[in-house]
Amino acid sequence: RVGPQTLLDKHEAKKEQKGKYPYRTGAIEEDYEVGQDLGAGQFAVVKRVRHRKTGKFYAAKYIRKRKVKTSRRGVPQEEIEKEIAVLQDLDHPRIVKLRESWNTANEIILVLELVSGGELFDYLAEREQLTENEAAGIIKQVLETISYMHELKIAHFDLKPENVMCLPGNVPAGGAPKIKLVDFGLSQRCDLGIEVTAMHGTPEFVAPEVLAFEPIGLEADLWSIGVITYILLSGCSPFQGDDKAETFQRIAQMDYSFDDEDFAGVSQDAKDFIEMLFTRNPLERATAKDCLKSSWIKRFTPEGVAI
Ligand SMILES: COc1cc(-c2ccc3ncc(-c4cccc([C@@H](O)NCCN(C)C)c4)n3n2)ccc1O
Repeated sequence: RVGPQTLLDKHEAKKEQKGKYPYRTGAIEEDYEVGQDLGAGQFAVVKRVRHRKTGKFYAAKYIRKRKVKTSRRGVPQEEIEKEIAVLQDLDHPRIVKLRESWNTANEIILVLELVSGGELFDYLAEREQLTENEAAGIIKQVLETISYMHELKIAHFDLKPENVMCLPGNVPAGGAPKIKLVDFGLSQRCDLGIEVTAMHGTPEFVAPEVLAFEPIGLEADLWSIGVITYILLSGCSPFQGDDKAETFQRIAQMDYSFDDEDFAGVSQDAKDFIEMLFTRNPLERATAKDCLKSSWIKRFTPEGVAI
């Protein structure tokens, strides 16, 4: 094809050059001092580690390998390598960089760029809810990152406040912290024609097409961004029920509202933005690029709003 190389063309060209991913072997302790646990999931724990030669700190994600196909413990190696492949392919300031991976007897260890400002989940917990400018500043960064990923036809598929990490440092009053996305364990390429149906994700944040076992694509990320925006502005989760079944039912029925008390003082622009994302038909749902042009996002001022 003649003409300027698109981001996708460059991405495809880079992929051609890449061989099989080279693991480090031996004991990670040879190269790194292993420090405190930063967080843990079902089959993984993230620890802070310090590179002995340079003194630099990193986040090491220890993922337990599934040894036997029929076992329910651990993660199959090919699934872990999907996350490695996605992390290798992505190059963006708001996405954590993969430095290297180690293959040991029981685990695969991803050594990743450390993000030490904590999860957005905790940032929000300390503030109950955010001003519209703070929320728009965060969502704008998520949209810019997802817009980049979607140009490469890669979906995150597990967007939630726990997977948005904040960088340390002062935040201008009324502004927003700088963020980076983490946890690409469910990420998938979504080229046209590839049916991605079975998916897990986190109940509160999954799109209705996931629950209906319809083919899912990049649009599912935009639904999740709608849920995150609703939570940042109100402190409440739009579809959360007493249990998973009730949550799923509320999503399938699009059963949500803008409660007057929870949304007191929240602009119509903000509600219109959320409604653009809570669109049942994925093909009619706003894309990341549509959202970046919305008046609610364009209103954001980095230096915060004069109080
Ligand atoms: C947990 O999975 C990943 C974490 C990371 C990552 C990268 C840099 C980094 N700096 C700090 C942290 C960090 C700090 C506290 C908790 C966690 C993590 O356990 N919780 C976030 C995701 N969670 C919902 C599993 C991660 N991380 N986590 C990257 C890819 C992953 O698949």
